[in-house]
Amino acid sequence: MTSQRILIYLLRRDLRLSDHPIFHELHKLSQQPQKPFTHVLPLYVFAAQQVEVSGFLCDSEAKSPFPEARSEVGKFWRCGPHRAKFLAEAVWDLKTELEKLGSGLHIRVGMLGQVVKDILEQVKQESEEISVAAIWMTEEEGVEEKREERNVRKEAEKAGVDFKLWLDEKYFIDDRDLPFDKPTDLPDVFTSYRKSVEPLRDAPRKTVPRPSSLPSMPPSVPSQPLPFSTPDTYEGLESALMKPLLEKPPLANPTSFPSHVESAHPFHGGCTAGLKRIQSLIGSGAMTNYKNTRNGLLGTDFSTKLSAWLALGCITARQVHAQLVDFEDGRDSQYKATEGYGKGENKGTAAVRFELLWRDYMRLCTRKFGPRLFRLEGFRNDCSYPWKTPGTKSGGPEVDSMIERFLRGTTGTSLIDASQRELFLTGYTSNRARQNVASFLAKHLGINWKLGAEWYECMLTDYDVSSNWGNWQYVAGVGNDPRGEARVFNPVKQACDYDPQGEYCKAWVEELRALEEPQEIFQPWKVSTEKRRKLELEGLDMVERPLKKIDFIVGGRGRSGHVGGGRYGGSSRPKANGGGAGGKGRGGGNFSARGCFRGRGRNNGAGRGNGQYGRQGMMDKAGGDDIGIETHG
Ligand SMILES: Cc1cc2nc3c(=O)[nH]c(=O)nc-3n(C[C@H](O)[C@H](O)[C@H](O)COP(=O)(O)OP(=O)(O)OC[C@H]3O[C@@H](n4cnc5c(N)ncnc54)[C@H](O)[C@@H]3O)c2cc1C
Repeated sequence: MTSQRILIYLLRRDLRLSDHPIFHELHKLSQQPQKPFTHVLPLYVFAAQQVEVSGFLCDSEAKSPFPEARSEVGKFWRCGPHRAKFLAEAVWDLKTELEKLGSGLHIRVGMLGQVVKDILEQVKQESEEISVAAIWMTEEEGVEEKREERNVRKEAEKAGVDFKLWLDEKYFIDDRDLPFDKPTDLPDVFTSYRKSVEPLRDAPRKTVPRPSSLPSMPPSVPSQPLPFSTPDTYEGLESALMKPLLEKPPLANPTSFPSHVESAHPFHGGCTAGLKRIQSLIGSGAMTNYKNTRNGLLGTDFSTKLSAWLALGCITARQVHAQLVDFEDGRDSQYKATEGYGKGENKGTAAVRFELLWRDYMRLCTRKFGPRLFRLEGFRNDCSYPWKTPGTKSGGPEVDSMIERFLRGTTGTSLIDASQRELFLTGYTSNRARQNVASFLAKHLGINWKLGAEWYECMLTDYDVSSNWGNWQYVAGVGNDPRGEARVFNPVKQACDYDPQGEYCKAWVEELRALEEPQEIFQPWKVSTEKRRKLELEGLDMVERPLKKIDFIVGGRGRSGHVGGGRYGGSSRPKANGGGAGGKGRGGGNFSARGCFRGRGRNNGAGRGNGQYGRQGMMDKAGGDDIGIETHG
């Protein structure tokens, strides 16, 4: 009989302590007289196919055994600087919280299956007194994620170690309460799904309590094998993740951070900050007002900004729900002074639940459609779109230039440019802006929507595989939008409706600040020659060579009240009208509003087309072999 029986708990996007079924169970087990495990090794792996790990190499001469973690079409980093930092913060926050409970967190880099294999071998070699008794992890959706699960299970089984895959409980409605048995029974229209689970306020399960103590880590933990080493300080971790992204920035010579504007997402990763954010949103009345403000564009509180914490599992949807219920039922006196306290569900809190259900739905679509999430023809299996794809016959220099300007935010459609710059500089842009950007790329420019999804994957702090790819499909017309091709956003009309004074556009596109007329702010190519000269706008691509002159007469009507996008004109199969030469760069690389990752971007070409590896091979998210493809009815 061995004296140490270790449980390895492999953390993924479940980086929290509260409302965590596994930590809850581990606490309960540790209270029993007969303990199945003597020690628990919480393990977090920076997965090499999704996060670039070459910054963890222990000497500068060493070469990473992994291809660069880049996307398939655009060759973008798969995890850009904003999310890398937020992730580092979340991992470190959890490590600190675990240490307070007598546990800890072991950090590694590599492919999950291989890391588990290494640890099993290292433990075996250490002493006969020590054995790994079980490996636990939480299940996720997504082709790569499923492959990881299979690989870990395989290694566990080979070593004769118990393997358990836990349900992912960070969603609004628990999988055990879904009103259908098979993933394929999920309705193809969100509204039908919603109706099948209403009333939403009654739908979530109760949260599970935060553990008050946890079993300790094994006395000796095997170290990360060469050629990598993992840092033992937060600063070391952040710098290892950032190193390759700084050396090859996602855009060469991007625009610099504009003056007098603040990030809408200045938040830190981790369950501590996430839980505080929920409380502050309820206490400030932002949740109560959410329905009226959610289409905003500027500021931290027009929407919840909970997405990044939810994506990494720093918080759960049912924690958000539970705190809302306490507020609505008047059970938490910290919210006593807040409008709506004790008055039941209000329009704002109901709307937050509605959005959280969208998130659930997107995940269930991934479960239903598997690899189709990443296919150009989408859930609808619609092959009719003549997408322009760089590096193919449908591409060419004109398409390359359009893409370059789309990424930089110099298209000449100001709502798009503002959003793209905001995204690049802060890692966030609002839902309203995202819808317009996706529609612009896919429907106005006719460019392969996957390129946009990949860019979002790189740049978003809140990137989530299902929410991102599902929403891109939806807006591109190949996903679960019943209106499909008919839904085209007119970004000029949308700017009039949601940014009537042009404040958002002017905040992020500094060049426009001297303009006053909405018509000119939203369509700078309409500025007269004389004014261009006077305001030094001459030579700017966005003014002189708009990628697309979108029809809309700005009548200064302000918001029309027509919410939700729709047929605002514009063709769904537009011809691009050509891109000019490279934008008038304003220089300076600067990825964050929070003072991190500043400095001039070096033009050493990490942009589109420069990466050597795509999602093919080890990164084949879209490989059809993994999950049975169901027929989309
Ligand atoms: C093209 C495109 C790409 C997107 N990519 C992502 C992504 O990678 N990750 C992500 O979390 N969301 C994504 N969304 C959905 C949505 O834009 C963000 O969830 C939202 O803007 C995040 O800000 P918030 O937390 O303030 O949202 P709120 O408006 O406060 O909404 C509350 C929560 O509901 C969920 N939610 C809201 N809208 C959606 C939606 N349409 N789909 C799924 N969940 C939703 C989010 O978890 C969000 O935090 C995308 C939307 C589009 C149109």
